[in-house]
Formats: sequence, structure tokens, C-alpha cells
Amino acid sequence: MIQLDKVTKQFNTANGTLTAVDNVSLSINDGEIYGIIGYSGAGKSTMIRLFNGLEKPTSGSIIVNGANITEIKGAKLRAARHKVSMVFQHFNLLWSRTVEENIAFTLEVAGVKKEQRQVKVAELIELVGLQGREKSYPSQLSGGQKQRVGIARALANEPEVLLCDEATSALDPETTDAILDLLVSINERLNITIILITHEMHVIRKICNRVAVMEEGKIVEEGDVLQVFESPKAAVTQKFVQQVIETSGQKESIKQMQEQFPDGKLIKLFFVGTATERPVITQLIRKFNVEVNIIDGNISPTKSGAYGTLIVQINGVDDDVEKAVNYLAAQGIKSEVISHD
Ligand SMILES: Nc1ncnc2c1ncn2[C@@H]1O[C@H](COP(=O)(O)OP(=O)(O)OP(=O)(O)O)[C@@H](O)[C@H]1O
Repeated sequence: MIQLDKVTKQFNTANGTLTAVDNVSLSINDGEIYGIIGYSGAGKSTMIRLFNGLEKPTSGSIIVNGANITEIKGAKLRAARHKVSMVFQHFNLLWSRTVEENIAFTLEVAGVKKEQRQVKVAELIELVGLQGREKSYPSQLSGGQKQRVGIARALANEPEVLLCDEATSALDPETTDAILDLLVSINERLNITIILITHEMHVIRKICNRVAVMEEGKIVEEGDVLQVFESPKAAVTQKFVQQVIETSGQKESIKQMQEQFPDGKLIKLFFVGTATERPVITQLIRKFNVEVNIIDGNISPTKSGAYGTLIVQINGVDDDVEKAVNYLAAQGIKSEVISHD
């Protein structure tokens, strides 16, 4: 468990005191994937550096797995830091070393014997899916492969916490998804706590259990990812949520849709934590005497179920349409009628 209690970090600059992290309290459970999201300058990098003692808070306390890293020093601090590893946006690899030598480096520094190092490196290469690339140099790897090396290296000394500093921001969307999948499988296989910072809500939605939204050094909102998606309170959170839920169609006016589909009822369905494997729309057509056209939608999986919206046109006699809408409600799918015929 990681606990921050009223943590503030200030920097002295030429223009006076700058508060990068402002009175932040939060707790992160063992084994969860916790995301911190914010725009540039919100204080995310400073926050993540506080977790491994790279920055010292101006005030407040940080407890990582029982150790108050704001108070301990020397060997105790080094041991506590050992349990927290970091993955970087720009990989931070040693360019003159091969993949296996990069991963072995942390073990060399820790004084692990050669035979043990070789076993561990082989294990890590398999874990991150880099078999066959052991002898390659970083310059011969794709961005995604470089980040796999960065992740393997971070895991070499068997940390309890993995910090990811914009670990996918330098990657294209497909590679981002593959690296996020890898982080989830590492979290599940090794039961390691992952804390990531990002400016992309897609990353939060895809892999995090909980999220904290940062603005001007403060946590302005915090909670389960689905809950935050369902009812974002702070303006900045609403903006982030929009990033992932608006489809091209929904960005256009609803009025246009109403003109294009004048018959029946246009209904917006909200899927929040819904099991996507249930064929709800098929059941709707089978059970009721209605026709359903899917007009627009954006539903994506989160760690706790599907999240998103679907706009459908339901055609039929009033009574049947109403029954169909009630059926959806009974299935836990909220709906909003956006037009009547
Ligand atoms: N060492 C430092 N000295 C002075 N000011 C700093 C220092 N590090 C960060 N800051 C300031 O603290 C504020 C928060 O910066 P931080 O890098 O933590 O934000 P961020 O959310 O990570 O932004 P980005 O995504 O652009 O890195 C900024 O105003 C930044 O200029």
C-alpha cells in the first residue's frame, strides 16, 4: 500500500516559489493499476518522482509498503527505492549495450552472479516477448520493442511497484495498445502495483482500476475509472472523458441525426460496466416487435466492464417501443430518448 498524506512539493525559481504538487493525499492498494492524468504542467512528473524518493516533498509524508520514505535515510532508503522501479517515456536505454545487456545491467549493479543473471534475463525476455532479439542493439529495435526492454529492465530487481512515466506517449496507437496489454499481463502474473502517469484518457480507460485527475498540482477528482467516466465532476475531467467517448457522429449535432432518421425513436444508450458479451440488441429485436438500426456508437472495454454510448433508431408501434426501452433499463442500460416521431 502506498499512502500520501498532505504532500506538497515546491520549487524555488527565479520568479519565486512554484508549487508543483499541492497538498495531495491519496492511497494506492497493493496490486492495483492506478492512473494519474493531467495536462502538461499539472505536476504529474513531480508526483511520480516523489514515489521513488527522486524528489523530496516540502511537507507531508509518503509511505511505501510500510516505509516512510520521507524520513528514512542511507541503506534503508536504498532498500525501499529498490522496491520501486520506473519505466520512461523515452526508454532511457544504454545504446552501446544489447537487449540482454541492457536488462542485465540492473542485476550487475546489484551484484548478482553471472549464471543467475543469465537465467533472470532469459526469464524477463520471455515475459516481455522479446525472444530472438537478445543480441540486438536499441537502434535496431522499434519503439514498442525498446519499451519492452525498458519494462524488462525495470522488472529485473523484482520490484513491488512499477512507475510508468508516460510510458506509451512516444508510441503509435497500435503499439500503445500492445504495451498496455503487456502491463496488464505483468500486473496479473507478478501481482505488481502499477502507477502510471499520462495525458491520455484512452490509457486510463484501457488498463486502470482507479484514476486521479491532476490540475495545478492538486488532485481535483479521484475514484474508480468507471465511476469517473459515468459522472465526471471537475471541468478538466469532463474534457478528458470527452476525449474517449465522443464519436465523429456525436460531435456533429444531434439535430442532423434527427433530420437524417426522422422515423421511430432515436435513443442514446449508455453502457457503464455492462457485460458486452450479452447480445442485448439481438434480444431486443427477438423479444419485441421492433426494428433497431445502429446509427452511431463508441463502446470500449475497461477493466470493470464495457463503457460507452450507442445511438439507435427504434421503429415500431409506441407500445412495443416503450416495452423495448423498459427492457433495456431492466438490463442495467440507461437510455435517453433524443427524438420522437
Ligand atoms: N526542478 C524543477 N524546478 C522548478 N520548477 C519545476 C521543476 N520541476 C517541475 N517544475 C515545475 O512544476 C510544475 C509541474 O511540472 P511537472 O513536470 O511535474 O508537470 P507534468 O504534469 O508532468 O507536465 P509534463 O507532462 O509537461 O511533464 C511545472 O510548472 C514545472 O515547470
